[in-house]
Formats: sequence, structure tokens, C-alpha cells
Amino acid sequence: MLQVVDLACRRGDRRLFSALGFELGPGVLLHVRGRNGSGKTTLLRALCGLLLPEEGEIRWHGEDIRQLGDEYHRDILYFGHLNGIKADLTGLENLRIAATLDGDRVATEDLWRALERMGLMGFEDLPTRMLSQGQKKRVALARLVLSSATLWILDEPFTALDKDAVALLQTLIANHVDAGGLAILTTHQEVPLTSGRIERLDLGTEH
Ligand SMILES: Nc1ncnc2c1ncn2[C@@H]1O[C@H](COP(=O)(O)OP(=O)(O)OP(=O)(O)O)[C@@H](O)[C@H]1O
Repeated sequence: MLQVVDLACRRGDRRLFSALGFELGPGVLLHVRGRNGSGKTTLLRALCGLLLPEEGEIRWHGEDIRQLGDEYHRDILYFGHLNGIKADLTGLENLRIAATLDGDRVATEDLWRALERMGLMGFEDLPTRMLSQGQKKRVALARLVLSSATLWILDEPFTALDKDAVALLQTLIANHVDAGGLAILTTHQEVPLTSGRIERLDLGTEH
């Protein structure tokens, strides 16, 4: 269970949101919406513990995430704007490192299976700098196939993906949520989210 209590975040001299509160239980997908600059990425980074809120608290199973530290980080998977993949490494190497950093012990055949699921067979041995934008994103998203994290926090996961990859990602998210996982995502596209219970949070801008 994730609880956000009276949260306020500031970037530079602008307060992006305040008095933000919500709870998210198992099997729920939260779609965070708002125009460019409204603070969606800021909120997601705060939820990951990467950014200190100005006010308020984020609790995971009743405890402040700042107290939980690594215990919380083991339970979450964060997918940020920049994909987090290393250009000089192959898809396979990137995935191995990402899985290890996520604390998932995975066999090589599972890495292959994940890359295959993401439609990357034949490209797994190329340095990722030689892949297209969409293929890079597919490499990064292969983490989701392997992840054992309960809470997925996904910032614009659908951008740069073609129709097939969008459908695959929709399935991965729906399976995760339907199996009792939690997911929070932002997206500007009108991507139908197919999971059981979907909640929406709209961010505006404060001055
Ligand atoms: N490091 C920073 N220092 C100062 N201001 C920042 C910093 N990072 C972001 N901001 C500002 O905070 C505001 C919110 O940014 P954020 O990335 O959270 O928006 P967003 O809703 O995710 O936008 P988008 O839809 O364009 O991705 C923006 O006005 C941005 O300029």
C-alpha cells in the first residue's frame, strides 16, 4: 500500500503542487495526467525517493520511504525518461546490469526470453547506440518482463514505441496490475489502459 500525505514539491522558485494526497492499494493503476511542466516527472521522482518533497510524506506499508531506504527500493521499479541504458553495451548486457541493480537474480536464458518477448532477437549483440530509438526503449522495457518489484513507476513508457510494442507494454502492465501489483504512469498519448482498476490524478500548476 502506497500512501501520499499532504505532499508539496517545488522546482526552482515554483511550487508545482501542494496538499497532494492519495492511496494506492494492490491491483490498481494510477494514471498521472497534466500538461507539460505540471510536475508529473517531479511527482514520480519524489515517489521513488529521488527527490525530496518540500512538505508531506510518502509511506509504503505505513512507513516513511525515507526510513525504509533500500527496503523500499527493492520493491519498486522506476522507468524514467532517459531509459537508463548504456550506449556501449549490448541489449543483453544492459538487461543483465539492470536486473542485477534491481536486485533480481536472473539466468541468462531469462534475459534472452525477455529480449525475445520485446522483439529484439537478432539485435541483442549490438551496442545499443546502434539501435533505433524505439528499439532502445524496448531494451529498457525488457526489465519489466523480469521484474519482481511490486510497485512500477513508469514515466512516459509509451513514447517512441510502435503499435506492437505499445500493445505489448499494455499487456505487461495489465498482467502486473491484475496479479496484484501497483503501477503509476504518465502518458501524453491516448493509450487505452486495460488493467482492472484505473485511477486518475490530474496535476495543475501553482504559482
Ligand atoms: N532541476 C530543475 N531545476 C529547476 N526547475 C526544474 C528542474 N527540473 C524540472 N524543473 C521544472 O519543474 C517543472 C515541472 O517539471 P516536470 O518535469 O516535473 O514536468 P512534467 O509534468 O513531467 O512535464 P512533461 O509533460 O513536459 O514531461 C518544469 O517547469 C521544469 O522546468
